[in-house]
Amino acid sequence: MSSLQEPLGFDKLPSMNTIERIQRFSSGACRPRADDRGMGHCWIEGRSCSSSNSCEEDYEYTRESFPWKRHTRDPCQGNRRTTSLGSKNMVSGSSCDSRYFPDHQYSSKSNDKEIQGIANKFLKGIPNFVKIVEVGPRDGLQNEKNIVPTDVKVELIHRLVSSGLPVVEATSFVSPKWVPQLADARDVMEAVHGLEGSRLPVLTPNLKGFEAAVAAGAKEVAVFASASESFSKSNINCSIKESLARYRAVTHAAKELSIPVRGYVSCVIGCPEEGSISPSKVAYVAKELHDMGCFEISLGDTIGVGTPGTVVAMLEAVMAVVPVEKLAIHFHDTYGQSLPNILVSLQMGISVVDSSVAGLGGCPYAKGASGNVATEDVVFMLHGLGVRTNVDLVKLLSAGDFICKQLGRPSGSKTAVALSRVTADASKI
Ligand SMILES: CC(C)(COP(=O)([O-])OP(=O)([O-])OC[C@H]1O[C@@H](n2cnc3c(N)ncnc32)[C@H](O)[C@@H]1OP(=O)([O-])[O-])[C@@H](O)C(=O)NCCC(=O)NCCSC(=O)C[C@@](C)(O)CC(=O)[O-]
Repeated sequence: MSSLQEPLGFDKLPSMNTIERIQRFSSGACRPRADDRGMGHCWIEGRSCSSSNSCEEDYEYTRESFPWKRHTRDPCQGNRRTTSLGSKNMVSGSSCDSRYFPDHQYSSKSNDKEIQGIANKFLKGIPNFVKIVEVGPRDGLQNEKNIVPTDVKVELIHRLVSSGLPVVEATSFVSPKWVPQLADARDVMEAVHGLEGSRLPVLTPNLKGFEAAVAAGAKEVAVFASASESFSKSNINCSIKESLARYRAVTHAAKELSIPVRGYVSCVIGCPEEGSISPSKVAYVAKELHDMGCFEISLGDTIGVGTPGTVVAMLEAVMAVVPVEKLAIHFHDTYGQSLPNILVSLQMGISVVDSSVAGLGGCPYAKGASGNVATEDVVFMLHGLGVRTNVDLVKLLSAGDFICKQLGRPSGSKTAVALSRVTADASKI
């Protein structure tokens, strides 16, 4: 097994506290380090921070962007050393390094270019900044059987906001007969609407819900249509056409009050009753929502059956009728496909990703669907790619830990589980 294939076991990790560990393995990956500044150029095409409004600090794609490659065993030296990809101070001069790229010598400048070429090929198009829309308090909790106390929901929202998430979907103003868990929408909204730092949209299925949301202090709402007739019926008790008429009334009323409306399309890949959904149906509903004034359209793989293959086809169809900068993606992780689906969506130019802390969630009207992709896992991947999110992973983990303890279940986030094991392991050292 080469050192690149060799997993970095917990037993090999140096002792460090959780924060140091997280900074080393994830969020720190985004920060330029003093000794990396000499690079002088951003070698991922299209990633120059100076040309991007969304990048607040200079960022260069450095070895820190590949945290798992930082420590490799050097067969020549017989001990661990640090390698650096793409940096001028890259380890050089050893023919042993050719193991990384068997056909070439590692020491020459041409190898620098070669690595740049590889990175350009695979990471081209990925944005500098991704807006994460946290849906845990709404999508995450709506399917919980036991009623979560209102103060727990409020505390969760506080914690998520303080982690730096730019958007935290707070609750739904839907019929309490349909979703009893969110019957306290008004109380939740009244408790959090003054919170600063994040936008706090709420779901509204009709004018009644919209008016109640505004009365409770909501400053942003979301409407939710479906690309599947059957799911529309079972989820909101009307046809797609009827739902679009309702949402036109909501967007019209919202416009009068200057309230932004987000639009969801659910079942963008498959429906629990109809099976595969054609990309053209998704494109149709997305365009309708866009045309009625929704500022952003979130494409929901409600039952999590999408793979990069089907996601690309669906996005191509939607991107032909709605500008890519207006699109968001929303994956449930039923088949464990969310992260590759997100990656391929980013490569296609999407820069808004929905996710749920601790992977909570599931739709009451989509049997068998699991929770959304975990926010912690999305943040870990994005920071590993050098994509900024503004999210403090330590605080996010703490929010996930809080809600999992309240619900009495383990986290659905692999990152949270892995880092908690590492921490427990480190404490024994
Ligand atoms: C749309 C309705 C209301 C139609 O439900 P309905 O039964 O057809 O509505 P209705 O107009 O006949 O009214 C029935 C009762 O509900 C009340 N009602 C009516 N509207 C409201 C309201 N806004 N808030 C509170 N109460 C309301 C209304 O006042 C009446 O009360 P009653 O007279 O019997 O006492 C119902 O089907 C509903 O609430 N559905 C929501 C279901 C839901 O929230 N599903 C989960 C959403 S997740 C999702 O869609 C996917 C997404 C977004 O996450 C993306 C993805 O994952 O892919």
